[in-house]
Amino acid sequence: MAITAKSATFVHFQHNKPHSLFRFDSRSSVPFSLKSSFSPPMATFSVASSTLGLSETFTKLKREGKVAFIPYITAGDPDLSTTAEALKVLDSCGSDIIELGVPYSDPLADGPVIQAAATRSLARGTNFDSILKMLNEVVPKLSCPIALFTYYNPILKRGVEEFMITVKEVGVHGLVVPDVPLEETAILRREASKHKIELVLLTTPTTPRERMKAIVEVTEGFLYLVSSIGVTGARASVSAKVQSLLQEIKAESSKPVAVGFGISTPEHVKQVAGWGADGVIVGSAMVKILGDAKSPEEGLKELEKFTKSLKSALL
Ligand SMILES: O=P(O)(O)OC[C@@H](O)[C@@H](O)c1c[nH]c2ccccc12
Repeated sequence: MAITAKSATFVHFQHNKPHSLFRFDSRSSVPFSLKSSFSPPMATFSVASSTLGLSETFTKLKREGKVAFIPYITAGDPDLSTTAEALKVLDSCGSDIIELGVPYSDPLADGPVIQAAATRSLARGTNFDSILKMLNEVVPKLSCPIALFTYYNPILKRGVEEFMITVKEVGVHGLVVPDVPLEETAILRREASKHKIELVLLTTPTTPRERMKAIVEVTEGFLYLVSSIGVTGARASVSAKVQSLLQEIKAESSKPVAVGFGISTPEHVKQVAGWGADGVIVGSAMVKILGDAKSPEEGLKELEKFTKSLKSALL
């Protein structure tokens, strides 16, 4: 595999310095051909979706005393038609929000499972336009909102305003950009709010309190609390520090907080919900199922079973 975990060496978060959430070692050795390609828009798309947005979804769930179940999958792995079916499966199994990852050639906040998924997807020729085309067809069939997940560079390459207009047109509600430094979110936030896209920001276990407060202040939709430092990937357990972090954040803001990183079993889901999270995010464990399956059909069947097992931990 072109990228190794070694090349994604995160260092702990830069305290009080204008840095991305993660500082990356840029020695990734991705062959140029796998660089994600963002070509100019090929087609215009229909109207946005009629589902609730991210914050509306959390408001509704809070009224019902429920916690949001938020899966993540990588678009185009194993292929976009399977992604379209997977979105429908995740939606029908009771997902409250779905994070859809735009494959990128330098996913340095990702562990080997999601890195491999991005590499496979890019190798199949997935690009931003083909993802948009798929979403344009699928979003109207979903009852839960989509939060697009992308690194900062693809947005910059496309142009921030153009990016926001296009994702809104296909009915995307939210956007998660893990490597945008807080100091550089102004333009993203301006364009996102102009086009009614909820820009979700992230904090981590080592984000200084003042910085956490500033991030919570401006995040839209929800706050993404990264449960542990390092890269994405299923872990044997979820750090107990999450409980106190949730309390700290909730002392500062009433905005919903969803927790991600490492969550991969019904026990993890129940535990994080029990600690007071408003949402639970599961990515690598979902991506692994689709990536390991012998066929798309088998992957979708396993995904349905796994999703139901995690969702049942919240009922
Ligand atoms: O894969 P995990 O450990 O279940 O964590 C969720 C994560 O996959 C998803 O939210 C995500 C995918 N890529 C990321 C990069 C940074 C932060 C979060 C993410």
